[in-house]
Amino acid sequence: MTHQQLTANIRRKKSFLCIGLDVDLTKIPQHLLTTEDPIFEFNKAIIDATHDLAVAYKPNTAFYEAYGIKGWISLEKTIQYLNEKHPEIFTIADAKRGDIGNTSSMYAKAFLEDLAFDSVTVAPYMGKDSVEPFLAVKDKFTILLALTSNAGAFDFQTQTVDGKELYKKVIETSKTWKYSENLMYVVGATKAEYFTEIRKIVPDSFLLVPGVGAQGGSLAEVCKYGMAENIGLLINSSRGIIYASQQQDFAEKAREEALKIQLEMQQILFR
Ligand SMILES: O=C(O)c1cc(=O)[nH]c(=O)n1[C@@H]1O[C@H](COP(=O)(O)O)[C@@H](O)[C@H]1O
Repeated sequence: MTHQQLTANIRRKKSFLCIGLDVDLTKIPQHLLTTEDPIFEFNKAIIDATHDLAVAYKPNTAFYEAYGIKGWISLEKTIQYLNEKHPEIFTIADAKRGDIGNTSSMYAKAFLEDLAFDSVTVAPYMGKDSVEPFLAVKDKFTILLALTSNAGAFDFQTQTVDGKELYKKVIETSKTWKYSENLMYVVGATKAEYFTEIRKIVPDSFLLVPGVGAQGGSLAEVCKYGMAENIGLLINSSRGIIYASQQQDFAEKAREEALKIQLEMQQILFR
């Protein structure tokens, strides 16, 4: 998928919502636990109920790896289901990888080629040679952690190094890497006031913005400071949507939550 196609999907669906599939077996409805693959059944129901309201889905791989081989199979079935039923939907493997070059190449193969996600989240800390193997995969995106939504972001990311905040250095430096056109960046919704500065460095890169919903970030504030000509935003909510109800009506309630966000997005897009 290209940037242009992603923006076209956003305009068509009047939504830049990304739904996070962070499935915790202790939080899903009891009746699903007796099925052969409760995680996949849960995801399938959520996707079926919300796919017209979202342009992207983001399974966080921790929630699958935690359940061993069974979890990995559920992840595989989920991405296959999305790719077969909704090929226009942008998929993100939220794996936050990054290692020495030859190891990163294997992570890139795992998530972008074998599992066939459109993108993967990557930590920038090990630098250029740890990220370029992801960037080298054609027609895929690498979503680099720039300024994260958690409190610990202030430990390193906002610290000044040689007169500049580290998150700005990360974004600026990453622009010099080979195939940097395949980059997107993670910026937390809880840090809305930073978007103006970030847009000065990357005026039209896509930003994956987690932190609305359960973490309390404001959609309106993020859009005010972070929206670009091409929209350039994918706003993620995981728990706020998928655990709206833990009863039989969970998919219906998830749709209601997704719809609230989509309607707010529609208003912002057409005001
Ligand atoms: O890379 C991410 O997606 C991410 C980066 C970040 O800075 N903060 C953050 O919350 N996330 C992820 O986004 C999702 C947020 O989930 P909720 O807080 O339940 O909406 C989780 O999968 C987090 O791992």
